[in-house]
Amino acid sequence: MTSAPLEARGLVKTYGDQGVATRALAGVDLVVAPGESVAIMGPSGSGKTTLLHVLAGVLAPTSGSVLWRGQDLTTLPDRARTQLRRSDFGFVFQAGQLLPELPADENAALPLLLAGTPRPTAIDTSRRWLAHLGLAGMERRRPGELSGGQAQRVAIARALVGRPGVVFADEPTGALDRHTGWEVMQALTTATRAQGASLVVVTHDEEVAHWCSRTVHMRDGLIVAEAHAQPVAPAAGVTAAGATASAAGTTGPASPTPSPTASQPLPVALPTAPWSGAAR
Ligand SMILES: Nc1ncnc2c1ncn2[C@@H]1O[C@H](COP(=O)(O)OP(=O)(O)OP(=O)(O)O)[C@@H](O)[C@H]1O
Repeated sequence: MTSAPLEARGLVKTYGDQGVATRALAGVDLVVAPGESVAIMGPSGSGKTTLLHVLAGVLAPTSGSVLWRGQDLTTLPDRARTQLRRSDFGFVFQAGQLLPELPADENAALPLLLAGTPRPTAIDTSRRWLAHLGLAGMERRRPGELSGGQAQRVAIARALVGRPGVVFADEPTGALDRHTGWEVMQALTTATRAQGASLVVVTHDEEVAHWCSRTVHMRDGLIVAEAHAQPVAPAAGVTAAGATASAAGTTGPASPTPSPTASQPLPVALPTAPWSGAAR
């Protein structure tokens, strides 16, 4: 559980040199509260992925700061920043992020193994996450033997297995159909929230953004608008799937989005939450 915000101040990022420079971020301020989920939207080229990478310490800004748990990521030495990224952040990308030669349980266990967790503990924790995300029985399948949605759930397990304070996701449903994308966002937001982690999602898709508590809109390297979701009671206008989710201890999208899974069972409904045990 995290108790401090992720705070970006005055972020500027310029790619290239003076001759052919592109200003991807033109002075971005953003505070992500503990446990908050934020969608970053905007036209192509507006700076969304650059912002995500700078917030996550993957990319250094040209100027500005990113404060996390009392440290400024932008001034940390490379090694310390890599360490902090591994211990405090989780990542979910569009696709192709799993190692093709490793089975699901080893893929999802990687952050723990890299952190030095004994292998049996790491694999056990990973398997509990996979089961929680609806993948019981698929632990030994390699990514090529999983559907796109199943592979994304392995990626979600891998992002959360180390109990991060923030999960960063870049177009996590971009390679999926609408139905599967809905299931993946439900799994991602529910599991992240249950762990008390914050979530930052880059997306072009309004339906994906609806799962988040806040949406910020970017244009030309700046945040130009933002909107907070209105929590809705699962009643008329909200789908049967949303009501089922509430009954199972999860919630539907933060605002009422028609669900393609209205008559489907929840993909995530297993009783034992992996975050209740020691992950490392
Ligand atoms: N490595 C790079 N070198 C040079 N320019 C870059 C680089 N990465 C991004 N840019 C430029 O920076 C700007 C912002 O790119 P970014 O990828 O952050 O936008 P985006 O909003 O995520 O776009 P998209 O929705 O198309 O993924 C764009 O003009 C892009 O061409």
